[in-house]
Amino acid sequence: MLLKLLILDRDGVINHDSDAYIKSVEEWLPLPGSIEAIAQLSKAGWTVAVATNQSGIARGYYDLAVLEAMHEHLRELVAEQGGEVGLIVYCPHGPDEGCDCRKPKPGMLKTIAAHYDMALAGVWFVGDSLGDLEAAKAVDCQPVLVKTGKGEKTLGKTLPVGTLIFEDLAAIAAELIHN
Ligand SMILES: O=P(O)(O)OC[C@@H](O)[C@H]1O[C@@H](OP(=O)(O)O)[C@@H](O)[C@@H](O)[C@@H]1O
Ligand SMILES: [Mg+2]
Ligand SMILES: [Zn+2]
Repeated sequence: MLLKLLILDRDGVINHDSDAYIKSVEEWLPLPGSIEAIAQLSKAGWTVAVATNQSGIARGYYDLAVLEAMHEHLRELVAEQGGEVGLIVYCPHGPDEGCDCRKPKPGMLKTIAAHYDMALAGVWFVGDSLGDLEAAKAVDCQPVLVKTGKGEKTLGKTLPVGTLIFEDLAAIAAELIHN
């Protein structure tokens, strides 16, 4: 069954990011319009999944219970708007652990595709960092850059060929729902 699947990076796409990491539910603040965008997409029949690097776990800045609380909070906010969030996959490892899931490796995207029994070709993966776009490219997803979070900085780098660029998640929702 062909699912309308959209995969999102978390920090800098759904919520504000920080160079000091997002270390608590209190620090986890939605970007303007992002919760509404996810709810509108969900209500329009899209399955919205999340693939997020969380090396702050390996670095000891916060633990899995806090990370899960952030994601429960996200789910509650979207549910209040009548939508729902699909599978959230995270990489808890540090950059030097050689795992298969840390972006720019595509392991989390593959996990999401397997969960939904979907091919990844052409599925939009929305991120703010170059590693997000490279992960997308590695599995033939459509790389999509938003200018929120680290997006403006990423714009100055060499992007994968064919990368789509949007202001923010709200603009992406408008594009996908109305076209
Ligand atoms: O954007 P997503 O994937 O949802 O999450 C990014 C976060 O895990 C953190 O990733 C870190 O990169 P390092 O993991 O230290 O290289 C830094 O960029 C932090 O500013 C950022 O909050
Ligand atoms: Mg990010
Ligand atoms: Zn990992």
